Amino acid sequence: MGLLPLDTTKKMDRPPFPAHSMNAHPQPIMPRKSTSAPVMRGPGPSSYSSLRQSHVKQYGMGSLQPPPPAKAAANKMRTNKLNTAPAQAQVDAGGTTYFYSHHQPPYTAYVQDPTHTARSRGKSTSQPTFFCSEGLKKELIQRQTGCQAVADETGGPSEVDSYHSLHPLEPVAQDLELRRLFGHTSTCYRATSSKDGLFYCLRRLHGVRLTTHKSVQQFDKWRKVEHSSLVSLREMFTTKAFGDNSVVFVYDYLPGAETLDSRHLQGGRHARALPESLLWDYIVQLAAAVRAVHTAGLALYTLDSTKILVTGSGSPRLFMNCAGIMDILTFDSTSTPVDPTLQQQQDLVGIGQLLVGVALQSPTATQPENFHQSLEYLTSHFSPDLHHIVQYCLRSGSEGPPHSIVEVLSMIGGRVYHCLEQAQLQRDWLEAELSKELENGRLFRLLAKLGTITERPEYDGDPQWAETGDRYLLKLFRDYLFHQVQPSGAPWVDLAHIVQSLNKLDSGVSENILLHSRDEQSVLIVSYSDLKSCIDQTFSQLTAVPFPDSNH
Ligand SMILES: Nc1ncnc2c1ncn2[C@@H]1O[C@H](COP(=O)(O)OP(=O)(O)OP(=O)(O)O)[C@@H](O)[C@H]1O
Repeated sequence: MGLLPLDTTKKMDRPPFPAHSMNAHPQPIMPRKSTSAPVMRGPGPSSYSSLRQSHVKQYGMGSLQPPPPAKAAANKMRTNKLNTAPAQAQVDAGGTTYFYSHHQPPYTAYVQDPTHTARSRGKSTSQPTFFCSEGLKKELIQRQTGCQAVADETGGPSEVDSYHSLHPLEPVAQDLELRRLFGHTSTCYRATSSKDGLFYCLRRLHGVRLTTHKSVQQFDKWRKVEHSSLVSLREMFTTKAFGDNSVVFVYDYLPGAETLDSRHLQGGRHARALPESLLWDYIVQLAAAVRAVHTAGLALYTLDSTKILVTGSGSPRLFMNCAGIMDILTFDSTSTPVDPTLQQQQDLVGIGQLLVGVALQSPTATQPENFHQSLEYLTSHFSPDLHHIVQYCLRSGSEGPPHSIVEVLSMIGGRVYHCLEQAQLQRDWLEAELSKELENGRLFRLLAKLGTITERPEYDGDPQWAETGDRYLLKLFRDYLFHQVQPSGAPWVDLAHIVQSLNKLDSGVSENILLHSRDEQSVLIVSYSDLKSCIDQTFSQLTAVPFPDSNH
């Protein structure tokens, strides 16, 4: 037959041929078997609509049997679309006819990355693809699997207060003495709320009893503090569900979060100091969260690398964890409340020490015997600005008037704008990546519809349903999509062809393609617009069937 499906050469320059397409060197799509000249044969096993005949006539490629009486309105619509078909060029080469459109039709919703986004990611990553980046995908999948993980052994009840499906976030067998928080043993669980179905992190403090109402007042203050770099405290309750008197603090659950300690200080794998740009990213987030807490007249107490969570790798996000616990416990057990200004000075000292440890990526850097040497290292390997901030924080509470986080923020100065710019670029990039997956979702729905129609064993008692009428056409289209072969008979697999064809189908463009049965007894020229009508109508037919009434 030797006739090529229309518009099959690589004209889809938006996006160009995908880097990870299955076929790196695209060749023209061939029919399943090549024959000498374009011919059109009879209708084969199905009866086709008159529309398809009108297409054949239009292209002067033979005639079909008279069609069955068909939907006049649909025919009209389709014929109109044919009239507006883009101009086509036709080239014969070695017995094969190639058709080209002169214009790039607006059928594809794919757009390139915005220029500023593509350029800011550098040349190596600027190759356009149909799908979002592998790194991002991996990160998101890791977070999802973290949410789906189910523990064999929970080490506790399956339900506590209004939370169920408890899953421990640390090994159950771990020595409880290693899990000390403010002098109490603590255990973390991911749990699902029965009220809203969302995941939360339950932090249980073993063997603690709250004795006065003062703690509730303090909890109310903490509940109101919201910041993008703070893990929000949502609820607090006492329970005997664990077999003792425990207090449970309920925080937002951050999928895939790890502690700053495990990322930068543990494992002995960090031989070198942290890149300064990353350290500034951390400082800006840290200082902003501390400012929100101090402005509310509270103090964090928890500026420790094990109580700060990190998510993401490209532009890591930092979250202050366990906020409020110490404050609430202290308020409950002392008669005279602690002055928050004093504690806020301690928070600043905590920031100074934290920065030294994280900058050197060493758990021993802040030990008293190493601290002087660590500071010297910081001075010689990092900028004076950074050194200045660390010194300012470390001297808090020890000299002159109280130091303040607002002063730290003013020292950070222009670096805040740099971080803001990075965050905006990251946001633009994520939007560009998301828009690719948006397209994939659209195509997935189309494929799902196609899959429910083709090869259906029977419909309404008719075993031939999938093999006749519009369904037969869709079956041929399915072969056109997925089962192309080279002249040698070898599979011709090209993701670009599949994506391009599906996009045209989804938009119902007036462009024509040639479909034929596997035995080549049926050959049809049909437009994507026709195919779209076929798939829409057939799918509506399938979904219109009512579910059986469960009462009967
Ligand atoms: N809100 C949260 N969302 C998601 N994961 C969390 C949350 N809070 C803690 N985790 C995870 O739970 C685990 C235990 O947290 P925890 O604060 O006890 O850290 P830790 O390193 O075990 O500290 P410590 O040494 O004091 O016990 C960590 O892996 C942490 O990433």
